[in-house]
Amino acid sequence: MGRRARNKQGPPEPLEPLEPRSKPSRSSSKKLGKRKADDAGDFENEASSVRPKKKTKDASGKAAPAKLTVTQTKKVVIKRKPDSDNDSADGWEDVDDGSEEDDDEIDQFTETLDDLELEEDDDDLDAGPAQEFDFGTDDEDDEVPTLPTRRLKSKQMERPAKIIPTASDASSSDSDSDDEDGPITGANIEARSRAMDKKASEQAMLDAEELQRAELDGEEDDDDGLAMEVEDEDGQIFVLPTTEEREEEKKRGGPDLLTVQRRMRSCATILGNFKKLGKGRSRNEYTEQLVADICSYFGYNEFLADKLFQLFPVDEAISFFEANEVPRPVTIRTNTLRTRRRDLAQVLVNRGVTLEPIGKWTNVGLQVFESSVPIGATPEYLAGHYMLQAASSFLPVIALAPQPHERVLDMASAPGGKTTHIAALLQNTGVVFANDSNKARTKSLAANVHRLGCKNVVVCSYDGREFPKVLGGFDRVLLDAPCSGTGVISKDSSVKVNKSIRDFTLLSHLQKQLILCAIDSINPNSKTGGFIVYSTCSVTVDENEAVVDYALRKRPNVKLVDTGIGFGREGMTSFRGKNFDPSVRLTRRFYPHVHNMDGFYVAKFKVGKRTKGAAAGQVAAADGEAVGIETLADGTTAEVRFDEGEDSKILEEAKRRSMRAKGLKVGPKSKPATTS
Ligand SMILES: C[S@@+](CC[C@H](N)C(=O)[O-])C[C@H]1O[C@@H](n2cnc3c(N)ncnc32)[C@H](O)[C@@H]1O
Repeated sequence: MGRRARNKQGPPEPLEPLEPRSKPSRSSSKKLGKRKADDAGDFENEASSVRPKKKTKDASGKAAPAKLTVTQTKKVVIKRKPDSDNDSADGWEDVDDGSEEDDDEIDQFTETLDDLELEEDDDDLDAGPAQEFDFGTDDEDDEVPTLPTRRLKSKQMERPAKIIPTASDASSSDSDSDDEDGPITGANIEARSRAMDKKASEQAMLDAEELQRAELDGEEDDDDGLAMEVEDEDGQIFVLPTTEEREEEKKRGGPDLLTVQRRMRSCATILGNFKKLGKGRSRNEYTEQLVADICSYFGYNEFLADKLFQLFPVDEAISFFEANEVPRPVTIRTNTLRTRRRDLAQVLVNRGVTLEPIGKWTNVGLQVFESSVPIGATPEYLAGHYMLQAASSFLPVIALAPQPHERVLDMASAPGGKTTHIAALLQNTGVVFANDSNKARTKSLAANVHRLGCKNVVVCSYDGREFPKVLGGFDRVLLDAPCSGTGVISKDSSVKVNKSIRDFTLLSHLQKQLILCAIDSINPNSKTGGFIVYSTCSVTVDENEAVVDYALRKRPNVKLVDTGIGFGREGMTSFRGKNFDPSVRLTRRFYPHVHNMDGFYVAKFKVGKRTKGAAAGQVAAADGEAVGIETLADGTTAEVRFDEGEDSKILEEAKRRSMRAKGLKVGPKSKPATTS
């Protein structure tokens, strides 16, 4: 921290997973050689491009909040420890659990989905180069001295792992040191990438050793009763304001930005090493202050800031909030029904577009660095040679891996980024039912289907919860679920303030209903498939792992399988006192601050034959039907039933809305059934 935003922006980061912050990133440390039109021919095998050096303002012309680097800038004074602190060492367990309800209690749900703002993943990104803030250089006057020998780092903090996107990265060792100081070219980029990966892993080992040493030192310090205090930039010992002082501060119109910055840094440093630095005040008090400051600094409502904060160790949480202030790179997906990536790249390079392949994990993606033409209006775009599509949007389709001639359902598909990708992987064979409950949105879906030349797509508009009653027997189902959009805050900052606890309750309920319907729409006897992929562009656990875990419990005939994506963080198997099925670790999380792509979640299930009580061919989601046996916490067993009875109010409301959307007359609401 200590760096002011200068409102100047550098080039976008590459979509290779990001380096941990203390290491030079591949993109920032290396300048790639300029790509010439005539060498685009070998595009599939080599990558070279210019990263634009131009510094521009962001779209709004406003400065993003300055970068907070919490691990390196605190001055620490060693002092005799006055009192032993009451709080335990770092750990999620200490954070107040608040009033979060148990999501499994889907039965008690009473609200409607009427006014819920869902994240509608538009895929149509703004054209033009992506931009990123440069947070200044070391000569800033508010820089504070670096901690000389020891990192103030929470034990919770797991370094964002260096992710190796393909096996070839890990296995081949040829010419790793190839041409290390020369320019990166298409010919040497793979070797250079491997060399950098090797360096990164060596660095990670050194860091781990250093951390271990620091922890050992810490234990020794404990023995001699020493405690540390955190000093402010001006040499003042940081003291957490009292509730009264905070109230006073609020009355005066809130603290200035610099005070908030400094306080965030101090609180994060203390929380990162609470045992030594948390003096006299509880962990909760520091957390409360930090979350309040995150709200005012980054502009979140308190509920969401707290919810997102809980997902990460303290200093990683700040990296996440910072990453949400930076636009993600502009990416396009080659439509292989119309062209090849190398041909598309060549044509676009000829038009003045600077681009390179996204990464080894996709053979159809291109990252656009700079363009002298609007990327959403080139003749190639209009002719359907590519889709403007966020890199994270490729992931669920990669996981789905549809095979030619299959019958696929895309349950929530508008505007069709993933549908058209599926159609291309099917090579225009088989059939994709592209469904979306929002009829208006199916127009852009149909337009994209036509533009991209997909001949195997049927567009329909049902509430996803009507499947498989309307149609079933699919080889694969993609449920790219409606969600809160906490992974795409950099695209839609309104999420920061317009989400409440009610939204998350409604959404996770809807997601749980949809996932059961998606599972029940699969033909368990499919010879080639029998898979469903569940994805969201949200990072919250209640929209992701909790939904997947619910599906595992309610549908004993499904199991999680590897997504096949090859990178991404493991799904969480426990969170704030809730334990999920251990297989949930097979699911994958993607983060803006780690992978430089939108926050995203992907889970893949294999659907087996239905158990007794939910025989094949039956509509497994019928009201009150037993679909399996569940072991309860007390060891007893109970029949698992679909909760349609409980959900009738929601289903009725959804049907009424869908009728209204179709221009049909809607009768009066039915009265709730009375119990005698
Ligand atoms: C994340 S977006 C889908 C993006 C799309 N898969 C793509 O790649 O372009 C979620 C979609 O779910 C739709 N939706 C919301 N509720 C639904 C429901 N009950 N059934 C089916 N679709 C629904 C929304 O209209 C929205 O288009």
